[in-house]
Amino acid sequence: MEQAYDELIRWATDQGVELHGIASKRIPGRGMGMVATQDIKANERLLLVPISCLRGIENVPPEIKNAFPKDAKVHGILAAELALEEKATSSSSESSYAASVASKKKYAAWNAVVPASEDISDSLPLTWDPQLHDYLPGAALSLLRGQEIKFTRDWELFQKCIPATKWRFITKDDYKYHWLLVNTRTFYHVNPRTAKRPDEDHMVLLPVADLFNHADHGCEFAWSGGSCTFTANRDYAEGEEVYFSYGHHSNDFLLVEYGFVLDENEWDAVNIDDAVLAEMTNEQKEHLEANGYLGSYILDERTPGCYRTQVALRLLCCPFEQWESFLEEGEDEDERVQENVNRLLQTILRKFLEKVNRNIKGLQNLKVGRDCQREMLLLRWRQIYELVTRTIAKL
Ligand SMILES: C[S@@+](CC[C@H](N)C(=O)[O-])C[C@H]1O[C@@H](n2cnc3c(N)ncnc32)[C@H](O)[C@@H]1O
Repeated sequence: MEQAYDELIRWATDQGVELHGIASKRIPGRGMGMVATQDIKANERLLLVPISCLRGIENVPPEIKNAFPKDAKVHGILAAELALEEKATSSSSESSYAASVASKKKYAAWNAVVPASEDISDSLPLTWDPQLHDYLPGAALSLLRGQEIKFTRDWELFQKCIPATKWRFITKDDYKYHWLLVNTRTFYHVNPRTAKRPDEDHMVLLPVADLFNHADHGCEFAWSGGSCTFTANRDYAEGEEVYFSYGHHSNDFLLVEYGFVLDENEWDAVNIDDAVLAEMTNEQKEHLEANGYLGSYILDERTPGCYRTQVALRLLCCPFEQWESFLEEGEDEDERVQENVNRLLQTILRKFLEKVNRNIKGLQNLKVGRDCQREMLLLRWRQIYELVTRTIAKL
């Protein structure tokens, strides 16, 4: 397998990719990653990838791209290309798609190193037994529901646009695997020809750059002229893993979109909507909705109860007129209100911890899904337990 990576780097170097002081390396629990092969100083350039290497909508073979309507999602089309390309190279299909796609050997070295379908299905909740979805934290579950809608939309369009004779060898699971490969490996890129497309369509695959694993802080990334460059955000010692940050994402987001959670994550957050809204009457919820404060109640390490939570809980702690004045002024008329809000939040969080414990116990007794999937969920709930407990102590 390591040979395939050497082949990728040889191919990439021929395409003009430059690696300075980093190399790909297998990292336990994280697949491949990028590691410093020498001491690196902050601001040193680590990787340059010319635009000619990227795989975006403009490089999709016309026989695939033109089969889709103009407003089809780039995500779905790239997944179609990867799925058709894999079938073309792995089967003796005689379809014209297969033949023409197989002739596009340009990305063969990249195709050889992407994670196997078992790696994707072990880690990404979209592929898990639906009974495990009941154990996802609320924020992760709503992200997953959104992902399911997008995936179904793209899969249905694929079946409609690529005639049956061409796709009969591609199952829903094959397509899902390629769709998730695109989901976990794309970067954001706009050019004047793609600028009019909606934001979510500015996805491109970037061979070699997609070997960087994520951390909450990582090297800097910029497009300029005809290439993209990655620059060290700090000093690295030889042998250290060099990360790229995929964004300021919570662990619930990382779990659903990328299939992992971080131990240390400055951007981690827990959504406590269900716990807060369980305390409200319908009338109180209507007031919150009318004022734009229904839901998105977040706990993180910086704020023991975000501003939205503060607004919602004041509805339970003070007379309505006083609540309206807090909305207008952003501060309490009576300073004792904050103490009442803190006490109420502690009570709500203690009840929330009971739910967290029920999920942990339920997962410990569950036999559904694979061990690694249940362990990932257990890890996430334990992180939530810790964060909520720290918040209670701060209040
Ligand atoms: C862009 S790829 C990075 C390269 C990938 N590790 C590989 O083997 O090809 C993103 C995927 O890498 C893995 N990954 C990235 N950062 C990670 C981290 N900090 N911990 C665990 N897995 C990580 C996840 O499977 C994620 O979906």
